[in-house]
Amino acid sequence: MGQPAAGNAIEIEGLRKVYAGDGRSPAKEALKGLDLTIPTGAIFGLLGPNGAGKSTTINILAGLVKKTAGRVRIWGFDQDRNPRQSRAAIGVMPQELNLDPFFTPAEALEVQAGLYGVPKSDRCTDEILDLVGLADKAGAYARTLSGGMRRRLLLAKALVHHPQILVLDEPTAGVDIELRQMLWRNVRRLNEERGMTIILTTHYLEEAQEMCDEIAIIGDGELIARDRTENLLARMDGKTLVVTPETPAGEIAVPDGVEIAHRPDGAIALTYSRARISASEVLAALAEAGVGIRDVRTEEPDLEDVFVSLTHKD
Ligand SMILES: Nc1ncnc2c1ncn2[C@@H]1O[C@H](COP(=O)(O)OP(=O)(O)OP(=O)(O)O)[C@@H](O)[C@H]1O
Repeated sequence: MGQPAAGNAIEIEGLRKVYAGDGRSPAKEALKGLDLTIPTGAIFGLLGPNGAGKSTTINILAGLVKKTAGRVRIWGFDQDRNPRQSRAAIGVMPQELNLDPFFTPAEALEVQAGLYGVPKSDRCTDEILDLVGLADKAGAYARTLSGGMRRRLLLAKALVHHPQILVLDEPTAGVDIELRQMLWRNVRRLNEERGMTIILTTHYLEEAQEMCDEIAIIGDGELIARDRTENLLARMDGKTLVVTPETPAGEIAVPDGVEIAHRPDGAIALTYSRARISASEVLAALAEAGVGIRDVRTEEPDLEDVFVSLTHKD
């Protein structure tokens, strides 16, 4: 399959999902008309606080949850009109470790390939197991695999039908650093070498900042922000100068718009808006107060600051 016409791997328009209520809980509108496009070839982060609707969105893309209204196009195929093609274009690594304990990794991949109708000649079980570092476990029962190995097997399963789009739902939650780095190396390779579009959700904002070219932040079923990662970071105009004084500093009068905080290690943190005040004005205020400066460094805002400012407006 070539590129989708619009250059977008995913196009979501007016997506709504209402989970029906039951005797105990009322109906819940988890998505309130979400519009979102994800460009082909991106590593795209879908972020949001708990309950924002990330899993619902991903599960609709994966065909696991039925949408209430709206339109979803996957690789140019309308999910309702071309269900088979749209399903074939996407592979999903789920959050839960739902593996059959009696299959070996090699068998699990063969079964998955069968479910997707991949002809025997197009199957590359060994190559995929090698890619995720499970070649030496090809014949071991899934129940004997460690948690990390099971996650890698889930990634392998998502790849058997050669999808153009790979979706990773919280792939590194509760995973040690070594495995996390391995997963990311593999994902980067799939993106760079095969041009695979990657969509991921994560609670680790540092990870999203490092991995994702573009990010959408959703909150309460609606899109709050969507931009290239560097543009999102640039929205935070705040900057912090951290000054280590020669001798412990007392009261310091700072210009309007500068927030001052004394850190436990004796450093003074001065946060200000770059648009309103310059670093030299901030430092001049310290000189005026007779504070000698032993060391000074800056702290840039990170995705965490952007996330907090966008999702905690109220
Ligand atoms: N099967 C369901 N039945 C009823 N309500 C549901 C169901 N699944 C999710 N919800 C509700 O829909 C809302 C969105 O949930 P969703 O799991 O999509 O959020 P999320 O952004 O993935 O959250 P998290 O970060 O906690 O995984 C929540 O209020 C949740 O309680």
